[in-house]
Amino acid sequence: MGSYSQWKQMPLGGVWREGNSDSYYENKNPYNNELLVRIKLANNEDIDEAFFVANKVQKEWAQTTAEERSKVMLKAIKLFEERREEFAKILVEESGSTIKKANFEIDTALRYIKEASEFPFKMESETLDSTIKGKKNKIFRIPVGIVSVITPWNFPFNLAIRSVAPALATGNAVILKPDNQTAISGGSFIAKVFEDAGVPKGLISVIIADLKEIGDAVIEHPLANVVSFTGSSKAGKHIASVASKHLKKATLELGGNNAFVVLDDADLDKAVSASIFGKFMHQGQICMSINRIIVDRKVSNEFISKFKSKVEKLTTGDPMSNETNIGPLINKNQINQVNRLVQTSIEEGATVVVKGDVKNNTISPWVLTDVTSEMTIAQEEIFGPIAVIIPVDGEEEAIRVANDTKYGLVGSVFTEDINRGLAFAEKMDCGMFHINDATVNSEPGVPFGGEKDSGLGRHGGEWSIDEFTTVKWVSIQNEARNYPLA
Ligand SMILES: NC(=O)c1ccc[n+]([C@@H]2O[C@H](COP(=O)([O-])OP(=O)(O)OC[C@H]3O[C@@H](n4cnc5c(N)ncnc54)[C@H](O)[C@@H]3O)[C@@H](O)[C@H]2O)c1
Ligand SMILES: O=C[C@H](O)CS(=O)(=O)O
Repeated sequence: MGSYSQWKQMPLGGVWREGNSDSYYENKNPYNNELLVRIKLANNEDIDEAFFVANKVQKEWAQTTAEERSKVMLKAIKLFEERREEFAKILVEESGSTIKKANFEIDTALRYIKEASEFPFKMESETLDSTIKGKKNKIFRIPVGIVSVITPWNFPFNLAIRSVAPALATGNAVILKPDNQTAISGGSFIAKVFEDAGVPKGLISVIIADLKEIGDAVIEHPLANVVSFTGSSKAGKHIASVASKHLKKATLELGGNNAFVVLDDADLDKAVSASIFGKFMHQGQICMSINRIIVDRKVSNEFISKFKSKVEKLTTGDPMSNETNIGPLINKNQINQVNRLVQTSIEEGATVVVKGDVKNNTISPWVLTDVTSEMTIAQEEIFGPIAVIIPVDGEEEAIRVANDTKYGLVGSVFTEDINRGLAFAEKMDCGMFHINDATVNSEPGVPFGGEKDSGLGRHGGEWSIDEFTTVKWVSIQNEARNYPLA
């Protein structure tokens, strides 16, 4: 267990300690099944304590100056950089990230913290004229209070940071509930760095717990003001219904069934490179991963042949090795789920171009073609290294097939004609769209989020400030008023 033993404890209400549950979670390396740490879980008593302390500490934190909060963000970046190697290793060992993906994720997340360091200065108040003589209306932008942040295991660091950093920077407290499989890289490590950077104790608590034991406590707690959820559409719908029942705002970043479209005038070499990255980065376990490659039949044979030869060069194995492109899936269930999808596709008529192979928790890439939009694999989120190619006849069919899904997260198109790409983008039912790039794109300053079953709300830039703050109208009456009843 070695250096992992410190992570038996989590920050709960300002104190690093074990949880009060009688249950434990065995956090294991998904590549070799080695036990990293056995964590005594938190229960509802711990959650109450975390909210109670957060409520007190947040009030003081909200009074700090913009400069103080900004400095904490910048210091956190410095500390994460100083501990990058240690942290990247945890991401590899805990989540099965390849070392390349771990560093990619750290770079992405640090950009979000940098962006958040500017938010304290952007919480603008304004003065508005009134219809009443002698009155001035002031509108103050203020923190919501306590934000419950619930995150998945696939990009545990970035997906926590994307909510934690803006929430803290705008003056809130955070109750962070990571997935247990990434309790350290998505939870405790983050809290430790922010505390070391100057966040007061108790402003962030981390809840590592069994959902069967805590139920919906993190969502429905009376002191929770906003729930920021990233995860599956199924859980998101439940969380939205619980939050709305308790009149809490929920922001939801959910699943995707993302189309990568190759038109007949595309630069095929560029399209192949982008699709290899967008399909296989992190074994295809990204909400923005390419789920369907839709190719115009005029160029599909050439595309498939170039794609196949690149796929065959991808290496699968130990995620710690710099040479590895494809590491393990997060757990055996995912392996079984992905295998089931592949077998069903073959039964439904897909043709195998590259045959994958399972070894423990790793699965080497599969490439399937002759897939149609009606097949199960074209309708479900795959979350594995399975490339699905759907040949189509022309642009109209490409648009129809690309939109033939309940999801609406992201899409992309390859074409040498930018106007054609823009027209395609307009017709796509999704929150994000990229021309001549992969579907996997995440950066600060722009609105990240989906439509349809892919979510509600946006992260990034002014949209993050909106999610984690609210406005208060304060009026000042400077002259005696003529009240109707006086
Ligand atoms: N749109 C995005 O930005 C985005 C990003 C990453 C992942 N995702 C999606 O997430 C899914 C993969 O992640 P997953 O399988 O871990 O998702 P999941 O929905 O099963 O779990 C996500 C997190 O929610 C927690 N959770 C679920 N119900 C809860 C409740 N009632 N109270 C408190 N916590 C609760 C889980 O414990 C976990 O921490 C995929 O569908 C993927 O597309 C979306
Ligand atoms: O899984 C989806 C994530 O949004 C990926 S990223 O962290 O935004 O790169």
